[in-house]
Amino acid sequence: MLQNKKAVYLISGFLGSGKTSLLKQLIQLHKEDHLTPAILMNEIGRISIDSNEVDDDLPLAELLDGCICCTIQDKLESQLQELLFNETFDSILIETTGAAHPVQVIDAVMSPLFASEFEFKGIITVVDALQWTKKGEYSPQVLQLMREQIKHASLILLNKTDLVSEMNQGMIVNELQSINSKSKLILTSHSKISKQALKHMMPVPFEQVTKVRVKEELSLQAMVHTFIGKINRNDFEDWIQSIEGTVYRMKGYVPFSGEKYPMLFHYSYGMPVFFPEDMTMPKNLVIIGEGINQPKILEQLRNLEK
Ligand SMILES: Nc1nc2c(ncn2[C@@H]2O[C@H](COP(=O)(O)OP(=O)(O)OP(=O)(O)O)[C@@H](O)[C@H]2O)c(=O)[nH]1
Repeated sequence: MLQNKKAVYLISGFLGSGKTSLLKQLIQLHKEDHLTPAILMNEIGRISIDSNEVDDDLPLAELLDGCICCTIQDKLESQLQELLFNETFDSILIETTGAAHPVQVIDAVMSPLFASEFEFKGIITVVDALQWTKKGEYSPQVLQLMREQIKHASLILLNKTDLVSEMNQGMIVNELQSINSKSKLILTSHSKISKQALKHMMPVPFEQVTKVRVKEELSLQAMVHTFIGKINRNDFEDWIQSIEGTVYRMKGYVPFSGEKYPMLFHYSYGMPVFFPEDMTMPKNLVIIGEGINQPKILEQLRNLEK
């Protein structure tokens, strides 16, 4: 079950920064290694993508009419599931619209339905160097989104370096590193990266404890727990209240005593919600948060199963 996990790369970055250019590069790098990537594109208002950009022979799913965010997370989940059922591929390259918040996309990718199928490699954020020099013209909301995209990256591409002076490049690098000092940062033109650059994105095991980024001190964490035994619902609800740190999101299927099938469980903004299921679902619970003690949470959940 552990082998043949599909690597998932998420391409983020503001509108026009060079994400599609990067997607093409990544496809090329995969092909050189005789690997088949599946492509998941999410475009606002684009009916279909140029066939030159993604070859016809690659598995492709498109999410049109909106951005990958809370409103269409379910759709993204079903697209991923469809790809898994119907296509043969080695990895998934997800290009989000420039208006997507990366955490919400991770949230959809970290579905308990396929937690054991994927290895989330991380977010590659493309920053348009010229755009960055003019960032004073953007609204605070757009600036905030750009900062979020940079903050959560495992790899940052400072792209379009051909359009700004070396002095400006140096200044931008400093600014980006002050937002995210842990990520590897490379300067690119037309999003050209090497295989080597990808290797700096540390693989993230997805079956037990998953971190969206690698080091302990990095803020955003995601983990998966797989239930073996049944648990008491009151105990579980008490446990939710007791979790240390900030939990942004939990979702999964929880096997409660007295219930025939695991219940669908969603938690966001402090609100737990349960939905009965009428069939057996994978008993995975995904937790995404900041400053959470993952080994402790796993131990607590395991104890609840006794
Ligand atoms: N001069 C220059 N142009 C670039 C570079 N990278 C991309 N471009 C151009 O910038 C435009 C946008 O590039 P894309 O790769 O489509 O960017 P994107 O982020 O996918 O764009 P959206 O899908 O609209 O968000 C295209 O016309 C590219 O040819 C670069 O490094 N230098």
